Amino acid sequence: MGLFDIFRRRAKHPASETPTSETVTSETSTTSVSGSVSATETSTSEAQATAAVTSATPASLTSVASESTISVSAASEDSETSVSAVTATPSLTSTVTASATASAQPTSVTSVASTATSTASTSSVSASDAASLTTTSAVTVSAVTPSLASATSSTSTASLSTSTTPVEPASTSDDQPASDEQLYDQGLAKTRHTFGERLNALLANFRHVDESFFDDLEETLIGADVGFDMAVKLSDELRDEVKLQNAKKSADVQNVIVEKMVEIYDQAGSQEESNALNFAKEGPTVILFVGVNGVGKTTTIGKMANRYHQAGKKVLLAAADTFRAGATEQLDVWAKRADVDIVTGKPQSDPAAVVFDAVQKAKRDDYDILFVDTAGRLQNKVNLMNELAKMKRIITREIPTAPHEVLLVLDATTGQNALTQAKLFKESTDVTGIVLTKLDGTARGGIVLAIRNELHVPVKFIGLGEQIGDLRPFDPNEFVYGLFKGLIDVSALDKAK
Ligand SMILES: Nc1nc2c(ncn2[C@@H]2O[C@H](COP(=O)(O)OP(=O)(O)OP(=O)(O)O)[C@@H](O)[C@H]2O)c(=O)[nH]1
Repeated sequence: MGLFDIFRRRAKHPASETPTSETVTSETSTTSVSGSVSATETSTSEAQATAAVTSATPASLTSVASESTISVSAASEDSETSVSAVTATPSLTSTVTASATASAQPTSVTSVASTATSTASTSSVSASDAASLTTTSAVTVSAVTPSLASATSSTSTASLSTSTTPVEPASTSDDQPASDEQLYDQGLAKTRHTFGERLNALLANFRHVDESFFDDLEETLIGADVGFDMAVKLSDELRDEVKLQNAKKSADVQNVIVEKMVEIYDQAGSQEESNALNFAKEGPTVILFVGVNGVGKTTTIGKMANRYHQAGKKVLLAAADTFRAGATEQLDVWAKRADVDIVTGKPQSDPAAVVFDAVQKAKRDDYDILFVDTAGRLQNKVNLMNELAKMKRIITREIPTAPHEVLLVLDATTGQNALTQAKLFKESTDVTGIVLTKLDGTARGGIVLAIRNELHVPVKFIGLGEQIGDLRPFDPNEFVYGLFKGLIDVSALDKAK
């Protein structure tokens, strides 16, 4: 199924339609909460549970955390690390379960595996499209021309209008738990809005398609962080298309611009690529998080820990950033929030020793997943990379198939810098996937297109907020839809076929 099908499908299912599979889906959701979610698939009932935690105020989370009992055991003398088991109060657990069960909705079941999403996505239209209709009007480059060949001057006039409707708020955590679609929708609003505005401005400046139109288009695309290569490729392909269809007016090409972007995006991902996490066939799965300071590694680990803990996995964290003051404490807070165990070391101690102890504990105590937080000092690249290599060596020595993933965390708000960082890390370590954080706080979501087009490393998760539930497996269809909906005219798409 092509990416455009998601546009067509959503267009065919108006907001008022109620899915028929309500009862069945709800039951599935509830069952999943009780712990039957498989390693590579995540039902959104889990996400609902996650979001239920999120909806607790920070104050209540903190108070629960402070009520938690921390039992320290097995201090390892030679490595100066200590292991603490964190047990959250039963009240948090029971609240989560109750909320998750109560709020399980037909709209919420989504599988990480993209092939399995179609039914759930279809059924989720009704709940979230009511909200998304507003979004659409906020960013729509109004009245897209039906096709290249049949544009009229009235449609081109309409397409020059620029909307000034404010972008909807990015945070969802205080409201009802958000479905994947809602979270994507809200998280990408800034990018969509900015991109829509830029496209409008471009179309307003040029009534005719000529060379300077293409120059400006390239600049617009680069400004939207889709990456230089992609911008050039896109305008080249568009030039050909425009010649082919003998299009003269700039407004005629709007749909084609978006169509081409989606096509190029699709092609770039056509290699063997999986967004799902690689799990160990047996024994603990070890996932190493790398990335420079402040990109959101610790927060992401906290969110992931919560996600998999909610899915019934036994999760352990390793605080291997022993250098930055406060890093261990920060991860410890997330461990308490997510109700998982953590292995920590003394400040300035050898991070590899923490990793060693954590792997030992993961094996000995039958943990399903070990998430390893690492330091991110970019200014000291050689040392950092040596340190990462040492950690990896230790992990592989203890578990030959590990680490099962090396996830590079990138901050989407840094735009092209994120791409540069990704290239650096990719050169020095085997990055297996990317977590792109802070997409909610940026208009630079186009960076996903650049990463895909230039690095060919799959984006596996995206961060769409600061709360514990604001992490989602990356779904290219949801992403592209969230980015371009309102900018593409579905009826024109069908006519063009
Ligand atoms: N809006 C938003 N903020 C985020 C997201 N992920 C992380 N943050 C924020 O980014 C800031 C830095 O996050 P950290 O998790 O401390 O980053 P880090 O990479 O662990 O940083 P170091 O420990 O210094 O290496 C925090 O204020 C987080 O709340 C996200 O998806 N959206």
